[in-house]
Amino acid sequence: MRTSIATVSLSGSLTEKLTAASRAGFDGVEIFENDLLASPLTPEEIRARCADLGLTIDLYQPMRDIEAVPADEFARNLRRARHKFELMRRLGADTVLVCSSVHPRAVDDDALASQQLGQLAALAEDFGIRIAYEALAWGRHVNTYDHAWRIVEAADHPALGTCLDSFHILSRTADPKDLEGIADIPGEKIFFLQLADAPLLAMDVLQWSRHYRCFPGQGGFDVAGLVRHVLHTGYDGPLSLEVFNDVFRQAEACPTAVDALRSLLVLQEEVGRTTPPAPVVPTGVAFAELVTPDAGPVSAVLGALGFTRTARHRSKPVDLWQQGEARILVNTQGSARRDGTGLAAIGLESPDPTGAAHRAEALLAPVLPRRRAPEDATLDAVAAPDGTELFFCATDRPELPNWRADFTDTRKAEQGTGHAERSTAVAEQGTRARGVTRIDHLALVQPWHHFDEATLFHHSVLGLHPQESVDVADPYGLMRSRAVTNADGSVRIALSVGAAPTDDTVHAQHIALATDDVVAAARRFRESGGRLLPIPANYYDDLAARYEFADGELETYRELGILYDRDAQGEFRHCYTVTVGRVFFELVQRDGYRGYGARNAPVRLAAQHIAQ
Ligand SMILES: O=C(O)c1ccc(O)c(O)c1
Ligand SMILES: [Mg+2]
Repeated sequence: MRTSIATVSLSGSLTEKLTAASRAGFDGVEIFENDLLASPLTPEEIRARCADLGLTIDLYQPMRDIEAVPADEFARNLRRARHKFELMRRLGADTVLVCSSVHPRAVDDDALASQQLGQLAALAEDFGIRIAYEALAWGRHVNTYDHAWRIVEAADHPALGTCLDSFHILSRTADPKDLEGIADIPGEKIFFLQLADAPLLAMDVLQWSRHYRCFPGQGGFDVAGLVRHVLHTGYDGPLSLEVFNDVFRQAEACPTAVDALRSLLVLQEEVGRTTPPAPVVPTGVAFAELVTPDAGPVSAVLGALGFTRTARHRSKPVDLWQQGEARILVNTQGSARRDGTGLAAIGLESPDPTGAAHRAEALLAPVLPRRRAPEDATLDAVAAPDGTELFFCATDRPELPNWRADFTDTRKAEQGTGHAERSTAVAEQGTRARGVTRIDHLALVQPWHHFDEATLFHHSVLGLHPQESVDVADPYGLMRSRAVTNADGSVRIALSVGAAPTDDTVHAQHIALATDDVVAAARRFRESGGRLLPIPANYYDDLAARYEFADGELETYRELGILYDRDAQGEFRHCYTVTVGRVFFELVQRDGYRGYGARNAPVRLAAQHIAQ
């Protein structure tokens, strides 16, 4: 289907918006009146620019407060409309959106509304223009799609149809049955379809619409369900995004436009109009890769955590540290993109790495060039919205390229053959002694303007399932956090974001390591010279009030800085290392517990500010 986007959804000047829409691959645009009024380009120049960019102008909008008004008012409205129709002729736009009136003089009279909209349509027809009448959710007398349609139907004019806007409809629809009335509208009378999602918020609908709309798949509405109803009518116009969003208004237009188009690609897949390569859900974490200018500090932490440096990349300055199933790469090649130690890449175990990359590419994920020596394994990788590189891995599967084969066992290289098994044995012995079994989750702090995009990306590109979004108080701002996981929890990525650009030495990425005995792991870490994040005594006084612990248990937690939480499924004990550069480690003991200790996060963040 044709794809379109309203200029109001993107930041910048009209020219920048058009360029971004075109680069992302949209077929057309809705020109929002304010963008045109503020543009130095003439309507003819805008028309030419769109043509050059390969964009059609699918809609001009909005015209407001037209219908159901006294005759003198309506005469003025027609005069105003004539001006706009002349403008649209110069622009080469043939459909205009008229939204239901919020005017104080508008009366609750459907017959009058029909008659006046019919007159407007007759005038529009002379200009070759069609009127698409939309019910604003806060319209004074007309605020539901079926009401708007009854008025259009009664007017019975060929140049008058309706515009369906998913926000206005779904923000007022408690019951999916309320959508069944869409089937009563002939497809050819639906002149336009605007799509937006939104988080489920209990607030004034106008404010909700003007500030919180987001792209389909980023909020809580069943946009695909609505689109199915609309397609069933035979509607064959564009799928057009109309998103008023405070963040997108500020973010760079080009990435937003790509995010927007991705949402429509996924939507079309959901409604069965396209079949991109199927998602290949990752089945585990092959590795996490840290990039650092100096391997010293991070190696010391890994060593104290019980990791063993088992192998080195044969052509790059990258070490593999291992403990149990947890593998961490330490790369000192340096990253020009950011300074300090940071989490730069994640290896995801994939049942079909090439299929996963094809899916990612079809959904507009930036496929990364393979920077590799000729003899290295070919690895498919894409960049997540925050720049984290995601590698699709097939560890130790003989029929597929194996990233592990690019690494030479360190001891083998140093001491000759025969020691490889011994070094693995050392790593395993470390596992038993220190207790890290695997990577439990990876926590990625998102740039403030990429959070909704990141959720949609991880869901649609990787097939990970988004969990509830939670708010976490930080002493200097509020963080929002949302985990995405696979079905069995073997891949968990916690995405979080601050309300504004944040200090990323505190809001750092982290690697959470699973252990069966966090007390033993924490103790040994400390005995090996590691530094745990100190947690204030008040926290433990509160724990004592909330839960009953066995004798001495709480004292142990207090001594080590272990935090505690509980959910319906089980208990959670966790603690944190101090931060190295922009990354820290967490030791987690998850006894059935499904969450991430969100309740403890404010205490942890405050402690990190103090430690910093
Ligand atoms: O918020 C508004 O006024 C507004 C204007 C035009 C639209 O198409 C819409 O959905 C909302
Ligand atoms: Mg609309």
